[in-house]
Amino acid sequence: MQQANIAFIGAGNMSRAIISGLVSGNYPTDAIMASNPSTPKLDGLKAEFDILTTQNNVTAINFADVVVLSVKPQLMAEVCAAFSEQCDLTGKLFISVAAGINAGRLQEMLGGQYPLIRTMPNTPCALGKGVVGLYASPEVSEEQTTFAQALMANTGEVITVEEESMIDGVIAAAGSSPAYFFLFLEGMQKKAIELGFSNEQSRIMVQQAMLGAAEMVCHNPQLELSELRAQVTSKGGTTAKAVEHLQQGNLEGLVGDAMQAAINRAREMSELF
Ligand SMILES: NC(=O)C1=CN([C@@H]2O[C@H](COP(=O)(O)OP(=O)(O)OC[C@H]3O[C@@H](n4cnc5c(N)ncnc54)[C@H](O)[C@@H]3O)[C@@H](O)[C@H]2O)C=CC1
Ligand SMILES: O=C(O)[C@@H]1CCC=N1
Repeated sequence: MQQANIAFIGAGNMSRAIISGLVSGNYPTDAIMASNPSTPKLDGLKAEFDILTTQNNVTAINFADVVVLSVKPQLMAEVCAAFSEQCDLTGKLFISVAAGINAGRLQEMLGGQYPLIRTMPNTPCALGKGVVGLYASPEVSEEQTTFAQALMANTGEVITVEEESMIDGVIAAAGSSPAYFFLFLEGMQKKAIELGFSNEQSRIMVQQAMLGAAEMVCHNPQLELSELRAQVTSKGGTTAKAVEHLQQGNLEGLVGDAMQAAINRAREMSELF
């Protein structure tokens, strides 16, 4: 399956992120097609990555060996019903990126037990710095799983899970989590601006601090995160005061609760859609 034709149904944020990762990983651009009802995103993808585009899902499905389902969860049933009525889906591998729709439900939407892989990527996939959770339904062959793992590895680290329910954990820890960090940075930037720094200066400070912290984590796998924190925290110093404040506000508990809220919502969505 090395040169499989891949169709993306939905050309939004997540498809763009994955396509960007694939193209950076030298996946042939004439083997990638994106489908979307309106043209602006398609035009953008064509201009940026020189991939094939269409406004017709049926054209995309007929082109594809591998179909990436990348529309919003609430639209998935309607979208799958429309193309599955008009296309022969036999022999195709389906990869869903949707949060909160179980593999069995997706197969129901497709109208058959086609091989289906659920993935949970995140937006940093666009830079090859993503995380992708991957779960393969029992219908998926070993070759197809290896293909999907290699495909998604173009976009970042792949975490394969044996239990489908673990995908909800990937949502909480990785799919949704870039937003938690952005929110934290927003708060920091706001305060830096209040302190008199320009928008640009404050952005440089917070982004570089986060990038540096992430690099420290990556380059020191032997050190616990708490040890890296301890290295910044001089006894009786400024960091200690700031960290104490965050701990008094129960930052850790709040983060855990936020992750659980994401998981709970994924479970709710799996009942809704
Ligand atoms: N944005 C994120 O960080 C992540 C999103 N996801 C999942 O990715 C999926 C897509 O989310 P986003 O890309 O963020 O949404 P988005 O709204 O950016 O993209 C969805 C695209 O689907 C298109 N669309 C609507 N109706 C269609 C149809 N009938 N046929 C083909 N395309 C159609 C829309 O025009 C839009 O361009 C969702 O299921 C979401 O759960 C998963 C992980 C992370
Ligand atoms: O917010 C969402 O539902 C999607 C799934 C993970 C990130 N974005």
